[in-house]
Order: sequence, then C-alpha cells, then structure tokens
Amino acid sequence: MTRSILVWHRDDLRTVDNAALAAAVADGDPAPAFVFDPRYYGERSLACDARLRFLHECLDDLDRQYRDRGSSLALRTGDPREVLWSLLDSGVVDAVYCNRSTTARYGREVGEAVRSWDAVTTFSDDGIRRTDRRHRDGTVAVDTREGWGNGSETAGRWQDHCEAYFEREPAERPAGLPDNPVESTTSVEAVEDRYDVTPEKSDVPPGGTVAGKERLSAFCDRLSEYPGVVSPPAAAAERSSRLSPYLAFGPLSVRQVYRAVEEAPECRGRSMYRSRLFWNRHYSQKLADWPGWADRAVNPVLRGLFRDEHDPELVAAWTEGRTGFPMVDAAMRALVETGYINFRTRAMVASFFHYVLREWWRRGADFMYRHLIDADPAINYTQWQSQCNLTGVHPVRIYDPAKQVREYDSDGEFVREYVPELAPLPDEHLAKPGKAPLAVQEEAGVRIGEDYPRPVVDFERRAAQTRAQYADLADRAEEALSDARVRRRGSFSTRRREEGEGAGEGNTGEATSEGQSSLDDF
Ligand SMILES: Cc1cc2nc3c(=O)[nH]c(=O)nc-3n(C[C@H](O)[C@H](O)[C@H](O)COP(=O)(O)OP(=O)(O)OC[C@H]3O[C@@H](n4cnc5c(N)ncnc54)[C@H](O)[C@@H]3O)c2cc1C
Repeated sequence: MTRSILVWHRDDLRTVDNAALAAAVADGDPAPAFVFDPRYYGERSLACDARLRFLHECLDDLDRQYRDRGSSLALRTGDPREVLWSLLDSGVVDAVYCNRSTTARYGREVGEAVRSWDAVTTFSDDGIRRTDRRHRDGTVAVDTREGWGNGSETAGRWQDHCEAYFEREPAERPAGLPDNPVESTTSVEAVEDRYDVTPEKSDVPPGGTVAGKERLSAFCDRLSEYPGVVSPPAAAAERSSRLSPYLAFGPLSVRQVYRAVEEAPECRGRSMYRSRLFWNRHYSQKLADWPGWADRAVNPVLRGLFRDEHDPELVAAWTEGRTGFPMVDAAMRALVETGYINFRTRAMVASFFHYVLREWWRRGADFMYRHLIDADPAINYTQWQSQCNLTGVHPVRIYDPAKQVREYDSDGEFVREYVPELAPLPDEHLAKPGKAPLAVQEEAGVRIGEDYPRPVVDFERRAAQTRAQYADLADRAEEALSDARVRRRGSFSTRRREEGEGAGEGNTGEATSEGQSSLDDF
C-alpha cells in the first residue's frame, strides 16, 4: 500500500529544491502541511505583524503551487508536536518527512522532539554539516569547521562541503500530486483574525516564491551596481538584493539564488554577492554547532556584561529613535517603520547599543529580531555577538554615528527621510545637529533640544569607558579561549585576528563592516 507521508513545512516554503518533498514523492503520497504555532503570535512573540504577514503570503503562494499540481497545503493550529503526533496516531498519515531547520530556543526544542520519533525522517540538503553527535552540554562532538583556514591539509573542508551543496542539482518541482488526505482545520485569514495581525510597517516586500523570483531576476540584471549600493543605507534599501526575507522563510533557497547569480556576467558585484551567500550558510553552521548563540555570550568572561547597569530610559531612546544621534535614530526608526536596515547600519546600532549605551546585548538583539522581516536567528544573534565582541576574538569596533552620516549619507537622504524634524538643516550639520550655530538653527527653524533631542550620552566618554573595561577583561577573556570548545565557537577567522581587523579608519578601532570581503573572512 502507498504510504501517506506528511511533509512538514517550516522555513522551506517552496516546492522546488525541497529535499523532504522530493523524497516523499519518491517514497509515497506526499501530504504537505504547515502548523501555526500560537507561541509565535500575540504580545510576547518575537515576530512583528509585518513579518507574520510576509509568512502568511508565503503560505498562500505555497498553497497555490500545490493546488496547481493537484494537491493543497493543509493548515493546522497548535503545538506542532501534538498536531503531528495526533495525525500519525490516528493513522491519517504513516510518516513525517521534514527538512532540518537551523534555529534556537523553542523552535529548536520542538524540532528536536519531532525528529526523535521513529516515524520521522529529516533531510539536510542545505550546506550545513550536522554530525548529531553531541557532548553532554549540547555542543557538537565533531568540529564541523575542522582545519578551516589554518593552512592544514584539511583546510577548507567546510567551504568544500558548502560549495558542493551550491553546485549540486536541486530537487525538481513535482509534476502532479495526489489529493492531500490531511484536511485544513484553519486558514490564513482565520489565524490573522484570531491574533489580530495588523501590520503597521511600510515598504515590506510581498511574500512568496513568485515575488521572490521577480526580485531575484531584477537584482541579477543590476549585479554590477551591488558594490556601490551595499553600504549607504538609503541606496541599500532601494538597490541591494533585499532577498533576505525570502531566504529566511525559504520561498527561495540559498542555492536557487546562488545558481541564478552564477548565470549573470562575471563582475565584482557577483563575487561579493556570492560571498554573502556563503556567510548566510556559515552563520547557520555556527548556530547548528552551538545553539547557545541566541542566549548567552560565547566567551564566559563577557557573559552578562552591562546587564546590571540597565537604564530603561536609554533603551527606550534607542528603540524609539530619539538618542540625539541622527544616524542611530534614523536607523532605528527605519527598522521599526519598514523592518529593514542594511548590514552596516545594523552593525552600527548594535555597536552603539552595547558599547555606547552600555546595555546588555540580548535586549537589543531581541528587539531587532522582533522587527526584522528577514529575522534569522542564525545571523541575528551571531552578528550581535560578533559586533559586541562577546566572543573575545573580535576587535572592539565602536562605530562613530556622526562619521557614518558623513561617509554614507553625506547628502542626508536617509537621515532626512526618517528624522524629518532635522530635514531643514544644511547637510553639513546633519551629523552633529547640536553643534549647529544657533543662527543656523534659527534660520532652519529647528531648535536642538526642543524639536530634536540633544545626545542622550557623551559618546567619547562612554566609548573610552567601554574600551578600558574590555581592555581590563582582555587577559581573562583570552584565557577562556584556551577551552577548545569556546575557541571553536568564536573562531570566525584566524586571518582577521592576525591582521588586526578593525585597526583601520584612523585608528578609531572602527572596522569597515565590509571587512568580510572574501570567503576566507569569516
Ligand atoms: C546585528 C546584525 C543582525 C543581522 N540580522 C540578520 C537577520 O536576522 N537576518 C538576515 O538575513 N541577515 C541579518 N544580518 C545580515 C545582513 O545585514 C542582512 O542579511 C542584509 O542586510 C539583508 O539585506 P539584503 O538581502 O539586501 O542583503 P544583500 O547584501 O543583498 O546580501 C544577500 C544575502 O546574503 C546574506 N547576507 C548578507 N550579509 C550577511 C551577513 N553579514 N551574514 C550572513 N548573511 C549575510 C543574506 O541572506 C542576504 O539576503 C544582520 C547583520 C547584523 C550586523
């Protein structure tokens, strides 16, 4: 008798390049399903409504793909462990197939529980090395990045593994499918009504494979522009790929994007972009190796840093974009209004939160995670830890927000869009509006201290205080790295450490955020 195989979709919302679906087609009758978990909805959820809407659009699109082939996407609500167990237990399906998802906290707990059942088969055709052999503390027993970049014979093994993934032919979309024996007990509309999903963000891209493919094809046509648009925040919002939410929810796979980009004419933009797709896989690998990334500092000496100094007023000024530092405020308002800011700007606000406001990184990382449409635990939390040097191997890079305005928004396009109260000021005063002479303020009709706040902290003083504190901790942090497991978690790049990345830009200790410009630069 043909086996009925439930294909459990999570962050793989596509029918092409889907190993679990392809295997279900080969082994029986696929029954595709998605389970809305109430944990991701409501006040305490770490997903904003705009991200939930993006997910819902992806589900509508996935359902259309299945319907075009004679099936449909079954929708259920509840704890996936209970929903899937009851479908297996009642005999509606005989087995569950799913792709491995690299996540943390609750999502990982659910995934691991389901994966342990005999009736469940998991697939990991995603460039991530999973050994699943674990130490007692949950870390992998085999170093998946063994030999990486250290000149040994095994150097580059992870890179080879990842490259092989990119080069392998992806599974094709199934042609025709049987009826889905799993009935939907809910709908996207019912879930939106029940949890009052009312997105307030603007300029959010539409979800789904069709929209993702259109975006990918338009981006491939302008790949040569990429190096020039990736850093300035206004240009990046308009002209960088903006494919990250599609990669996070999976209406497009990283491999599909990689292969489309490989077909474009060779140019610097193409190789830069290709590197970023490796970074995407690299950070997933880091989280797969150690799920603790989302919760605690890699280096035990730096754990809990600034946690007790918490100042709710400062955190509110940061989240609401009223710190008195125009680039930080524009960035935070852009994040909340649109769910997107580019890499450099994310790095700057993270660095500002931790080093300058001297706040515990997790509060900032969770806030950003909630608002990003492309929120990916593997990238967000590892990036926060690296920007805040919680590994003990990175330089303390403190971005000067005024310098960011001068270098990446010199015509004030980004600051004026998100901090309109500063718009009438001449360009040269947008970096430090408090320094604008009173006559200039008067002529522009902008009073700093009334229409726009003065800086909430003394940047130089706080930056110096933090640098001194990190210097004090340096020896102990270095010592903690003698524990092989800690060192391995923090091992982004031996090369970067040797070359002292971050010493550039006038010895301010500020790194270029494009420091990772090649595959060796992890
Ligand atoms: C503090 C911080 C938090 C971040 N959180 C996330 C997150 O939750 N989700 C997320 O997708 N990206 C995150 N990034 C990485 C990066 O900022 C975004 O991937 C990028 O801005 C998305 O825009 P894009 O699609 O136009 O990127 P492009 O510049 O067009 O890059 C293409 C793709 O490459 C990948 N990529 C780019 N930069 C990185 C990077 N540094 N690390 C890993 N992958 C990368 C992304 O998948 C991206 O879609 C974070 C960066 C920082 C500094």
